[in-house]
Amino acid sequence: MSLLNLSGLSVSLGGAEVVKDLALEIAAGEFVGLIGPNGAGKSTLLRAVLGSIRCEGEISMDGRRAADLSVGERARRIAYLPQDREIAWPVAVERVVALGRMPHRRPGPGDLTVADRTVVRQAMEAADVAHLEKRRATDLSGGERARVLIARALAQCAPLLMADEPTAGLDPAHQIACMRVFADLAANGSSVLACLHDLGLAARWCTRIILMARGRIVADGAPRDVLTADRLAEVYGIRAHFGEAEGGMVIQPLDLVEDVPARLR
Ligand SMILES: Nc1ncnc2c1ncn2[C@@H]1O[C@H](COP(=O)(O)OP(=O)(O)OP(=O)(O)O)[C@@H](O)[C@H]1O
Repeated sequence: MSLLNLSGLSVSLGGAEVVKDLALEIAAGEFVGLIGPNGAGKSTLLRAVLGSIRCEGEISMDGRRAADLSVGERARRIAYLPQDREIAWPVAVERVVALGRMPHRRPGPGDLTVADRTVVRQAMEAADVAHLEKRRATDLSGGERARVLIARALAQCAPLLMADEPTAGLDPAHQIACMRVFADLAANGSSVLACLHDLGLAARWCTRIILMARGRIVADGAPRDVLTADRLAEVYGIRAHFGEAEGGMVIQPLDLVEDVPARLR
């Protein structure tokens, strides 16, 4: 069963088509890294799926047309971690994370159920923010805030998590921990679609890589098949070191290629 199915998806912003006739299917159990240069259209694609910007084409979630789903039904199917890490309200971390339970709760006032509290605690532990639970979210460092928002997205317990640059601003240990949490979600039957700029993390942890450039998908497949020297030169204008370690692929960008494509200069 596919959790997300897109066909003929196009988005125009400011008079330019920034996502162009895109087709994509994500099945349960996939950890998909969405990569591509700045401005390729990755965030726009996620926001179109969320319904926060207008688009053309068909979007279905869990076999249902997105247009037929209420906001709550969408939020129970897809959790979203935005690229913007601002937290507007000076409230305790545990309250921010508990917002992830909103799509599962009945309207009106009322305390979290015991089950909700358990999920919130597990999400805080997974994102390593349980020790910050009483701190005001607005007082945290950038990386700590990022982890609080990861916890909020995890607490939503949606079958598909879309995360926009989830590892940005995290230290190396928390970057790896984040990728490990997402890989575990996928191993347990959920799916993750994460925009990533760190090719090394993407190569090592994702089960599938989708490479976007100029609003289109230019490659889609296993990391080893997508992340080739020729593609990195063509799409990013870089050369990289490729290696193997601990049974996985290693990619370290080294330098710009000598003939940097004109659009990158
Ligand atoms: N509101 C807007 N009005 C006009 N153009 C926009 C708007 N929002 C985004 N764009 C343009 O759409 C294109 C795609 O942007 P998008 O944010 O999807 O790229 P991205 O692949 O996520 O990039 P990054 O890696 O830098 O986050 C960019 O050229 C951007 O300038």
